[in-house]
Amino acid sequence: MFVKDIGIDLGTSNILVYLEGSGIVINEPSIIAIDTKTRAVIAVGEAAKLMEGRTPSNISTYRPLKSGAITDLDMMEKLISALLAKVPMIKKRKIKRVLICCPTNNTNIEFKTIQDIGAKLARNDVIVERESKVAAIGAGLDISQSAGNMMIDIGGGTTDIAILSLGDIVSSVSLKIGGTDFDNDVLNYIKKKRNLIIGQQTAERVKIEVGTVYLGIKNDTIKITGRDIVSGLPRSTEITSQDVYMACKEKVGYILQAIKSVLEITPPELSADLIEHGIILTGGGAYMPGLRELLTEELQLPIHRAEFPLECVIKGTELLLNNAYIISNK
Ligand SMILES: Nc1ncnc2c1ncn2[C@@H]1O[C@H](COP(=O)(O)OP(=O)(O)OP(=O)(O)O)[C@@H](O)[C@H]1O
Repeated sequence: MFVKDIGIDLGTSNILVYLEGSGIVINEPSIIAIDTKTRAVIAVGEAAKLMEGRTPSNISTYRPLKSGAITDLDMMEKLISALLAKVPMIKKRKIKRVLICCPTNNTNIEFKTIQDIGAKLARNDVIVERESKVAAIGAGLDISQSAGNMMIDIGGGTTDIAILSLGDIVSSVSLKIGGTDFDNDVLNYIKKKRNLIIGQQTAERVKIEVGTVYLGIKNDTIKITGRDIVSGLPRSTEITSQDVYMACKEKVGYILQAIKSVLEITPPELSADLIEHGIILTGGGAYMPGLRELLTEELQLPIHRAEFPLECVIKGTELLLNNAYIISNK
């Protein structure tokens, strides 16, 4: 009988699945395309992302997670089922344990929703663990020691900031701000300053290709095409790194404030450890050019980026399930 453990990183932007003995078996965007009449699933993940913003009236695309929380449970369950079906080795109810990660300050209702999703997949245990702890483990931090470690996970819909020691979170904050908010800010900035409407995916491409959160670190330009607000016709324009900096400045400021607020409530002994250990950045937002420079300047602490920021959470589920750390909330 097939009985294995799986880990799921249920991210606002990407869903990753770890299968015991096989490693990462799914790494796809958290998007589903549905037939609007029959409600049948047309595409999920990468294939659904290609359809986003380009669908005829009989197809709709959904992102069932917003700011780290499940906003459409039916679509979420359909998306998970369809993604897991891509791995023939994973058979529902033949999974022994499932470990699912949630944002650090999830409400009880959000926590329970995730637990219910897990209960439909696994025969035995469903473990729901906080993302910042799992990401820290996946980034290679030894959080079991009596020493302070700080991690910042900037995902698609949330930013989780936490100080960890002796195997758990000592102080933390989870902001409902992530990469998708930066995309929206870029989109709105271009609409306002250039009278041009662009799609969500173009905005993300602009952010990734020319974006910076620290002036002077990057001076690139990208040509994009959208719809002119006035004429309604297609039009192209050039967007610079400075434009993206201006668009994202306010949200970056909120993240910075939140980091400082966590540092302010950290016990002094652990604060002292941070001078030696520094802060580790995980999540896709860790790739934002200038982030390390900005945080170094503002916090006067060493800032490190994890080797594979987008895979820290899923790697952490593997380490937790393999008993590298005690699982706390069975
Ligand atoms: N090179 C890059 N530069 C800037 N941002 C990037 C880069 N690569 C990915 N991102 C952003 O990272 C975000 C996705 O990160 P990640 O997969 O860690 O989030 P998630 O786990 O799905 O979300 P959450 O944890 O908030 O639920 C997206 O907003 C994406 O645009």
